[in-house]
Amino acid sequence: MIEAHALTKRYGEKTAVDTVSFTIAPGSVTGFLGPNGAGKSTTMRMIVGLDRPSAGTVTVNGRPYDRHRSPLREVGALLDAKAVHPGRSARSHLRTMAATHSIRKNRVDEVIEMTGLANVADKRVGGFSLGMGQRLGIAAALLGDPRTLILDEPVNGLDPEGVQWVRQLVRGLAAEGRTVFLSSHLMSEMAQTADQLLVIGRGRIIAAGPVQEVIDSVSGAGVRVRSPRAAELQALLQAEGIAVTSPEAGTLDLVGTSVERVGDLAFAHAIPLHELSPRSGSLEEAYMSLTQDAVEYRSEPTAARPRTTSERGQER
Ligand SMILES: Nc1ncnc2c1ncn2[C@@H]1O[C@H](COP(=O)(O)OP(=O)(O)OP(=O)(O)O)[C@@H](O)[C@H]1O
Repeated sequence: MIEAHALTKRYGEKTAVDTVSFTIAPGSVTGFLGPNGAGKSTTMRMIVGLDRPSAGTVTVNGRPYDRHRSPLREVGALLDAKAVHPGRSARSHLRTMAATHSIRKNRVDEVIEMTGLANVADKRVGGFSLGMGQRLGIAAALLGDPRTLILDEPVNGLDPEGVQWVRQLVRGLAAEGRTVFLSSHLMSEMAQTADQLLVIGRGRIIAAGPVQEVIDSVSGAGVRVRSPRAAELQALLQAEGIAVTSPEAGTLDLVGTSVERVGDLAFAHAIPLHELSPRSGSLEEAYMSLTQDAVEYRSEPTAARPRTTSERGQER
């Protein structure tokens, strides 16, 4: 369990994290989303005592991180996978960590196995690929068999198999009743991995809750309908005040209505339907909409063809 109350971090004039309050519950995976510079890493660093809050508090399993007698057993964190001496082997790095935290030696072999590092455990960390470094960071986070895990971009640099492995790992850890808090910029991955979301923009929480609720709160429950008389149906729906977009000829996407209402309306006017289905927006669509005013580092639009609603819908 992680609990933040009015947590704030200022760097000079800049308020990186601005009076945020949240609870990250055990037994589920909570995804931490936000544009570059939104305050995710700063929040995570404050949770594990690497940054001191300018105001407010944050506790892990009921206490500030540094008040735990054995913090590695309470919280495992992956914050900067590169923060390992390059001349060391993975095994010696983990053994040193274990020794300084009174963790039994054979736990090192367990986490090496768990993270798929057995073949490279005795090689210099300096020669590790980004993905191997990430695995070592995750191994270190798991070393104390902690009740709470904080993982900043754990899938960064991993190949598709590695991404899937992280997903299964964190889902398994949450199923054991642990608290898992992770950030990622990969929306499709987050949609598959997280149960709960915390979305931050310019240092403030802009959405929190179960993944589907966050998506529905933005996009509203939608309906997709296909008809050979789509234009006629579109006019009828719009006359009823229903928002309609047409991703392609013959297909309509509706917001703020139900399949029952659309079906009844079509029936009343004897309009044939070839499809009538509920449609949920994607996490990516919801995220873009939620954070559109909170992006600090915006890229110039490219000349690429904009994706259609149906292409975006397939991503979730
Ligand atoms: N040590 C520091 N000194 C000054 N400003 C900082 C420091 N650390 C972070 N910041 C600023 O605080 C803000 C939040 O940064 P943070 O790294 O927490 O964002 P983030 O959400 O993790 O971003 P990203 O997705 O790019 O990793 C940014 O504007 C950043 O420039």
